[in-house]
Amino acid sequence: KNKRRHNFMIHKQPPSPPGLPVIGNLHQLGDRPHQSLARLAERHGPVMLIRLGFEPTLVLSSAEAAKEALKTRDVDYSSRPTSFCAGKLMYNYVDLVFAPYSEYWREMRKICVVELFSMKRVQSFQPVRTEVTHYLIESVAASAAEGEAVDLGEVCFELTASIIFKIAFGRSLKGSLMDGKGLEKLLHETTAVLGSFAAADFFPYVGWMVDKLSGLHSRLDRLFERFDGFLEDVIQEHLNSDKIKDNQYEDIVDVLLRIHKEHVRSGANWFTMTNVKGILLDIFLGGVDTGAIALMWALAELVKNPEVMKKVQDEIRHWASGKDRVTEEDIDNLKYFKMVIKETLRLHPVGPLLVPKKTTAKTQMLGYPIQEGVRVLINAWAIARDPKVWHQPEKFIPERFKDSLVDYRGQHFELLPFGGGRRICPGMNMAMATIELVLANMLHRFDWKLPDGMTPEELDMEEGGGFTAFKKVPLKLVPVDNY
Ligand code: HEM
Repeated sequence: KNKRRHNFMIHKQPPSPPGLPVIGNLHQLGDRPHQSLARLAERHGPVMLIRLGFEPTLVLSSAEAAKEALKTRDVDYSSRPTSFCAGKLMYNYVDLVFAPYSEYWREMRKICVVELFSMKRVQSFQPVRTEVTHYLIESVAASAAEGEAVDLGEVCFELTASIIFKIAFGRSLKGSLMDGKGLEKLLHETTAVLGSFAAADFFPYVGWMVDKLSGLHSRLDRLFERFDGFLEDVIQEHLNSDKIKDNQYEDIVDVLLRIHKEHVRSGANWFTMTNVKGILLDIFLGGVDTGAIALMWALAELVKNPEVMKKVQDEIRHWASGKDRVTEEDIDNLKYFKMVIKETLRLHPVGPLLVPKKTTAKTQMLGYPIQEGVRVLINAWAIARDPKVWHQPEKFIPERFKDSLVDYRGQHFELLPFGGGRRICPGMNMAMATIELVLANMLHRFDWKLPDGMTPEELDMEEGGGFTAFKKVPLKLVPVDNY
């Protein structure tokens, strides 16, 4: 009997919410697809097969389903769907984020993991993180002296952008070709384009025409030219520079150019300047906004939950008492602070649907048969709020991680802010080093008040939509200097 039931499951399709002719379920996504898909999953279950235009798409919304995709059958779920926008911006998928699963991706990933994102490399950038954080603290202190509110979106963006510029391009953000507001607008436009649903991806033949008419092609051309021009300039500057650098670390362009040279010398010619640019663009697009968004959510949740704010500030001020700054060494002692960050990433995974995946072979998902070449979305946002796994999932309670082994490093499938499996975010350690140092210092030095008599209950926590779930209403707070 059991065998018959098993066979029945093997041949049955996953549940599919009814859609419309041609567009399928596209119209049901709305402007925050992770939330709409979570609602659909409540009705249709943790494994759904939807249709986005002509593209069958598997949506996974439980830890058990995520585990099957990211661990049990990891290889089968490791490719990326083609994306018209990513193909155009990423030099036809020669980067790491959007490269299809292949020998090529494996080689690129090895270079990135060993050379760019290793613990040793992350540590070599410590002076940059420290210097930029000091600068930020002083600029917030100036606002505190005036009693002014600061726009934390702007502050956090400038901070993460300054760090990435220094470590990746060896340049200061200020006075660079791309500066301040212009850069913020450019990066937001690009993530919006990458997160949008280009018609060409979902409607064969006519889609291309629709995108052309809608102006998407010219928008992409414009974005491509700006990024490519910038990267060309940075690379040329590094190639022409014969000055002995005053900084002790190799920046990421230095490392990539060195690898390129080694490849050419050994006769391997696949690692070209275009690959160098592809990786740099991944770091540019993946490394700036993500950290800033996470920092902003952490501060917003802390202001909304004053008792948590007090507890975490007491901890930081206890361990760093008598010091004017929190150092990276101090952070190891901050147990509750680390729980606060985990809880922030649980409620606010920056990429709520991770990066779309694609099946590489005919496979299965919790007993359902799945075709090769199916697009796969893992709803990390919904999984991290699943009431079957999390007690009072909508509440910000860092204590839930006390005596718990659950963390965000891809081994616990109920908490996946950095994804998991072989395509897990390789920039995780780099990102965490920045987030921890900056947040600890902001909480150590300042108390944070809401402006104009606003109460914590009135703080708007709505999310914006697209590739990243950012805080829609900018967070403005008044810093009070505790120095
Ligand atoms: C809070 C900060 C960050 C978050 C939440 C985040 C999240 C993610 C997620 C969810 C993925 C997709 C994983 C999957 O498909 O399973 C990813 C991939 C990636 N991330 Fe991050 N990321 C962050 C910061 C960074 C930084 C700082 C860098 C680089 C300096 C970076 C570089 C990348 C790259 C290159 C990939 C593609 C990996 C591949 O496809 O092989 N990320 N990230």
